Amino acid sequence: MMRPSMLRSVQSAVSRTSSHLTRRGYATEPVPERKVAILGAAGGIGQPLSLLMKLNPLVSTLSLYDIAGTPGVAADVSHINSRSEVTGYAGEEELGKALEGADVVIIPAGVPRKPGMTRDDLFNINAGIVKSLATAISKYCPHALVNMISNPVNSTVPIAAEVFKKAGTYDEKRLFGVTTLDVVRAKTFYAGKAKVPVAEVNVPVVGGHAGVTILPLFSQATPQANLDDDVIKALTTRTQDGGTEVVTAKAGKGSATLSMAYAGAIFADACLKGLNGVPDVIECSYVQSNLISELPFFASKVRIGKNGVEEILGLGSLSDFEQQGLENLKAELKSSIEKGIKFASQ
Ligand SMILES: NC(=O)C1=CN([C@@H]2O[C@H](COP(=O)(O)OP(=O)(O)OC[C@H]3O[C@@H](n4cnc5c(N)ncnc54)[C@H](O)[C@@H]3O)[C@@H](O)[C@H]2O)C=CC1
Ligand SMILES: O=C([O-])CC(=O)C(=O)O
Repeated sequence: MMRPSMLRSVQSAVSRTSSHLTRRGYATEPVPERKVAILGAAGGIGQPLSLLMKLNPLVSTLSLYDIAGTPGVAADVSHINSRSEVTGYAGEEELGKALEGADVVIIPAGVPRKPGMTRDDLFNINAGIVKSLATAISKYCPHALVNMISNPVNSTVPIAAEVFKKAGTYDEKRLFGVTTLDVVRAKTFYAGKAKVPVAEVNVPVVGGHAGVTILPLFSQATPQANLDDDVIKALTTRTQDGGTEVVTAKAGKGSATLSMAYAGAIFADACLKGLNGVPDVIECSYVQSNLISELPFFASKVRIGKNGVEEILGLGSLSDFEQQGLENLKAELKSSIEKGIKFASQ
């Protein structure tokens, strides 16, 4: 059995993982009731993400939805002696109940890649899944903060935006593409090369979430290190190909699930903190943005507050290499955005 002291240390490990997280909002202040729904909760990401959200003391109700298998996951996770009440919902007829009253909805529903596929190859299946889930969100919890994990994120976020617009519920501040795994990878890879403690590392990652559209800004990484240009180039490529590295290593058994669950838990925790009024909650996310005029959606640092995105932070100064990377990503990102909008408008 997990002793209370051990549970506390797992919880504090979750809370320590992001630099803005402090002890505020945990023990010393009244913690508001918050319902978090996970759609795709029985999947490879969904299960460990359900576990991590069960460990998050900011959650009072944890709603686990999937087309099948969620009663078992919910029964299992519900035995953990942490704050939230857990309920599993299976099948479309239970989706409304799963979503009603949700403050944050996390979506890791849909198929993952196999070796040789791009994220865009998932579009044909996942676009329809995201469209139907977004339709239900607009009906049952239109004010929730939506954390989109399902790939291709560059297109699924625009799809959800279009669905919400059609339903008359769109609030651009409440829709987030989860790109936290790119930041997690960039931090890990940078710490290894720069020989600095990984817990102290910060690296913004901007653009989108596929191949060259993932643009880590190592020139802004802290703690600073004087890495050679070829090392920066290799770090950039490894971050851009991080998903493929895992897909290849899993050899047909899916893509990143455990590191993604960790990243998804960090991002959802940031949303809960923002909703609860914790100041200076800043994460990178793919959101509706006017930073780059021809790209209506773009990932950058955003400040998250009581209404969702409170501020989109500027890109800061880019190295020549990063400036070139920014130019190189525009065409692909633009076409992925347009593909999503076109699909949802039909
Ligand atoms: N944003 C990111 O950084 C990352 C995104 N992903 C993406 O996350 C998605 C999920 O990946 P995995 O968990 O590995 O896949 P998985 O196949 O293990 O799990 C997906 C789950 O979604 C469920 N599902 C399918 N249709 C559904 C529907 N209509 N409603 C609710 N649930 C439904 C399935 O039953 C399954 O349990 C994939 O699209 C993958 O590409 C994966 C890693 C990182
Ligand atoms: O690569 C994939 O297909 C899954 C993903 O988005 C990632 O791991 O970054």
